[in-house]
Amino acid sequence: MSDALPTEPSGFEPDSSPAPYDALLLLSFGGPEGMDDVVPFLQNVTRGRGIPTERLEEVGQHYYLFGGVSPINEQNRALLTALREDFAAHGLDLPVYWGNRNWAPYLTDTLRELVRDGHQRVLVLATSAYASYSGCRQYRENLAESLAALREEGLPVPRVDKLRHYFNHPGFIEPVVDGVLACLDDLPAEVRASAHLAFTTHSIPTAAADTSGPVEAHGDGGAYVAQHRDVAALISDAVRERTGTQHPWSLVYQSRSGPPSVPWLEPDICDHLEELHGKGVPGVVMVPIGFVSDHMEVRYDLDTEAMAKASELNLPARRSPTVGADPRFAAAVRELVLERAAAERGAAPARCALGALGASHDVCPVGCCPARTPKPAAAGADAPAL
Ligand SMILES: CC1=C(CCC(=O)O)c2cc3nc(cc4[nH]c(cc5[nH]c(cc1n2)c(C)c5CCC(=O)O)c(CCC(=O)O)c4C)C(CCC(=O)O)=C3C
Ligand SMILES: [Fe+2]
Repeated sequence: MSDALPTEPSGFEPDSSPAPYDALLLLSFGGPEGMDDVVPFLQNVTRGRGIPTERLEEVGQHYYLFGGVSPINEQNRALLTALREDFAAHGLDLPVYWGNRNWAPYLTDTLRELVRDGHQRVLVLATSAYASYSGCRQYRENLAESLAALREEGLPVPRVDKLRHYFNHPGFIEPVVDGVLACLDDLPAEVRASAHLAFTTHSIPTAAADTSGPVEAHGDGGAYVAQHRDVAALISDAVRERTGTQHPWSLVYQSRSGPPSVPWLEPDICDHLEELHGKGVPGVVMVPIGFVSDHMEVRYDLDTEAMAKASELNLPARRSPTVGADPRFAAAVRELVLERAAAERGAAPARCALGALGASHDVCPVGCCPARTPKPAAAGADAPAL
């Protein structure tokens, strides 16, 4: 290797250039960090959303069982570290910030810090991989609110873009495949080959699922269900390639809230376990593909509640890990950042995606995954000019 660095013609952007972006913002849900945080956190989450009090009290109990501490913040700290390490190791010079929608560090505070540090073009990584109001537009609405707050305060308002949905990126899929294989290995040998894979995600109202597409027609359940089906098929195919066994699979739902009169996606994981047991299925691996880390929905709704149901049924069950801070996921984020930066510079980057749906749009089109009550949303084709 020669000592001299190759000289680059002026205006040349190396493959590791994040330009025009000058910061990455990890945008997450947030969660309480102690007993006294639980009620105020739940108030933040449900402000104006009409969730029945009984459901809030029930969910509060889930948090109290864990000392009032959601695992999600620790998991985001680990992801921040993984991202910073990956970027540094690959010469990607892009500072990474972290802000939450519902708990400290709050999004507005982080955006203030970003502009005080002089950043103007911010790319956002949301800890939600799929389309839908709850998984995408709601994050964009919170961004719009926070940007409006900065403008009110007379602070400069950065331009904010959001990374595309990454559910079908290999860096999101492959770590999950490894986790499923480990769970299968861990099941009693006599049930392993016939074990069922139950892919789970957050239930949402069927009306929200049906309108979760952008413009393409996805049939009932919209893009939300189509994207999850794609991921479930990819994972079960990869498992078959590695084990030689085609495990039967299903896509099921968890963590439902809202009044019973409103239809939500079904079946619920616990009902599904009963059904599988009734059909003589000898073992189950629950695969929480709807989530990016093993936060409360995973630790309580699956590890506590669904596992209790499985043991009541005497049904051997395992729960596979989410991607969390896996280095392959951090590398995928780097690739997505570089891909989007290149696209913003007018290049036509390769867009890595597995499965039938292909890479999703960079910019949510007008009217994408609408809310029942329209609100301004940033980082989309219908973002208000700030
Ligand atoms: C699609 C989806 C994701 C996945 C995408 C993403 O990750 O964003 C997700 C994630 C999360 N949801 C979380 C917590 C909560 N979600 C609630 C309520 C709701 N979620 C919904 C949907 C989703 N939610 C919906 C349609 C509602 C009801 C109406 C509403 O409020 O819009 C409620 C209120 C009480 C209840 O109804 O359960 C809580 C406390 C936490 C934090 C966990 C922790 O602390 O570790 C996380 C990561
Ligand atoms: Fe939620």
